[in-house]
Amino acid sequence: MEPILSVRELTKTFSRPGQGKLTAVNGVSFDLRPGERLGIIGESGSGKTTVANLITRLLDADGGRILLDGEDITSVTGRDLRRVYRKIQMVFQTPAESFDPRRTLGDGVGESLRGLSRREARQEAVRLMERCGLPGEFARRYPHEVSGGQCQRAAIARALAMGPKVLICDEATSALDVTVQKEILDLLRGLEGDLAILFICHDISLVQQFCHRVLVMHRGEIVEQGTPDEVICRPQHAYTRHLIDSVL
Ligand SMILES: Nc1ncnc2c1ncn2[C@@H]1O[C@H](COP(=O)(O)OP(=O)(O)OP(=O)(O)O)[C@@H](O)[C@H]1O
Repeated sequence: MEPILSVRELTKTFSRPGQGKLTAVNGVSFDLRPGERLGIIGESGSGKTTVANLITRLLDADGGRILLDGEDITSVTGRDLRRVYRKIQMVFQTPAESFDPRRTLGDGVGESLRGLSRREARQEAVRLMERCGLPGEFARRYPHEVSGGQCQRAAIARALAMGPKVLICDEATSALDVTVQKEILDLLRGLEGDLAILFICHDISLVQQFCHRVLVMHRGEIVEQGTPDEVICRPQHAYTRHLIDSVL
């Protein structure tokens, strides 16, 4: 199957006042296939979030290429970028911050739906929220009136509103307690269709349970990749062994 997302030799260097330059992402290449759940692990500062921000064009790459569904999106901006966001969506660690506190969750979930009347958008938001395991009446609640896990479900519903092909979850379960983490992973696992998920997570056991394949990042580079069994149970690279030993 053709990859839905291909990243080739991606590079990003930051200039830090008084500290010189830092190459946060250095020659990163990987493919993500439809329906695949690909994990990225690595210690804090290894470059995981920078990779996500480059793919979603929140940051400009210094080098390399990003192909989404066959289209080179490495430098897209403006209207083209809005089109890209129909195919690629992100879910973050703290969902409450990404909702407007003065608007209901239903309004937040429905805000990106185009070509629908207000009533239709509200009905669609309710449908999406129910699909993500929330009672429809939650559409009338405000972000501060729901738990962290419920807010994350609403954030996933909002991401799904665009009918994306790729979902990037950056520490999307990290702020949740263990039971709720499992529920959110079950929700993501149960999403029908060919949605591909890039799952950035510092919790190696969650990655092992959830992902089909894992990339290990160290100082901006991918040092190892394979199935969770290969990478987590039989790590080849000394850094991966160190990373896994440090959490077990
Ligand atoms: N805008 C920026 N300006 C300067 N340096 C940055 C910037 N964004 C990230 N960095 C640096 O780039 C490196 C990689 O950061 P990044 O957030 O990608 O790591 P990470 O693996 O996601 O870490 P964490 O797990 O803590 O989120 C870090 O050293 C970070 O300090």
